Amino acid sequence: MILTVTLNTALDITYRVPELRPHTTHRVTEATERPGGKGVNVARVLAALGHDTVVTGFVGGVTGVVLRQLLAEIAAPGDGPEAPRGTITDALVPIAGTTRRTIGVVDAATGDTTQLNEPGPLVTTPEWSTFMDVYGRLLREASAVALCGSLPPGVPVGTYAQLIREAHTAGVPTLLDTSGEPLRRGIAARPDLVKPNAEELAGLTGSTDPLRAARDARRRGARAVAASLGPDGMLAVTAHGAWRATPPRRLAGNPTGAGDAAVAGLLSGLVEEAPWPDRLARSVALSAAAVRAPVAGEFDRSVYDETLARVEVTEHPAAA
Ligand SMILES: O=P(O)(O)OC[C@@]1(O)O[C@H](CO)[C@@H](O)[C@@H]1O
Repeated sequence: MILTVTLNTALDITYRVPELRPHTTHRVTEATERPGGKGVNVARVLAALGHDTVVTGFVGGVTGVVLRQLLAEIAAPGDGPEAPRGTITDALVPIAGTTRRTIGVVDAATGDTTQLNEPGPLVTTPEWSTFMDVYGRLLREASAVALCGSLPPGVPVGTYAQLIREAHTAGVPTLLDTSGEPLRRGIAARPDLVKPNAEELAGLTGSTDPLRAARDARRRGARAVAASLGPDGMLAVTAHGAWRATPPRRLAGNPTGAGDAAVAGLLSGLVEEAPWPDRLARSVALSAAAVRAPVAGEFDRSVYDETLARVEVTEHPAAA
């Protein structure tokens, strides 16, 4: 199975409004609730692709109950075209605090999304110890682990580095998708792959040139870097070469969750030991297909198939 870790899970609420205008009252025309946090979205996309997944991290309070119920509904085998083909197993660790909500407000006039993410619950030392026991046990069954999203209060910034080291000891490849100081510290622990976006990469390295920044991130410890460049696709720099994948066209829609779909594509390629150009093509196509889906964690399968057939992958001439 593929393990996804979401230490700061979230109940994702998406509101659609006719037009978002600060300092005014809005009538919401559509509201959705989904189990969220980046690793939860990654697991949902992986399961849709046919991979068995296990979701861990922390969950608590009323929002936590709702999150788990919604996750169980999604994970339950159905027979419709949207039913997951792989399993999603809930191995979340209960805590006394309350799972956060994240609010995405979609402006129907422009299609733009404004995101409001709560900080998340405080995690106590005994809760952290319980998590580490669960994590160690799950690693024994995992073919890869994805470490995703922000850290909740009380969890030290060096935590991802610790989780990467544990995974190395267990012989499990790691993918890190976070930002800021947790990303910087995590990279120093030599994850197999990091998936920053261009902004996160620039924040880490000080360079706005993605190729230069990705190479810098490898020098800092990441074994491979796959940088998402939004509608322009993805750039990967590995020990074996550098590639750029470009989608056939820019798609308008909700970008929330597109990065998570990209992570799912990279992970599926990793466990299948697919060549890098295939991994990137898959990742870019899933990302585009997620933009066309209304909520994070879902993707439009016909956009995926159509984009996958037409993604252009070119090898970068210079050595990695
Ligand atoms: O606050 P974080 O952990 O960085 O991101 C959380 C989040 O915004 O990311 C996902 C989309 O990528 C949403 O499901 C989720 O709520």
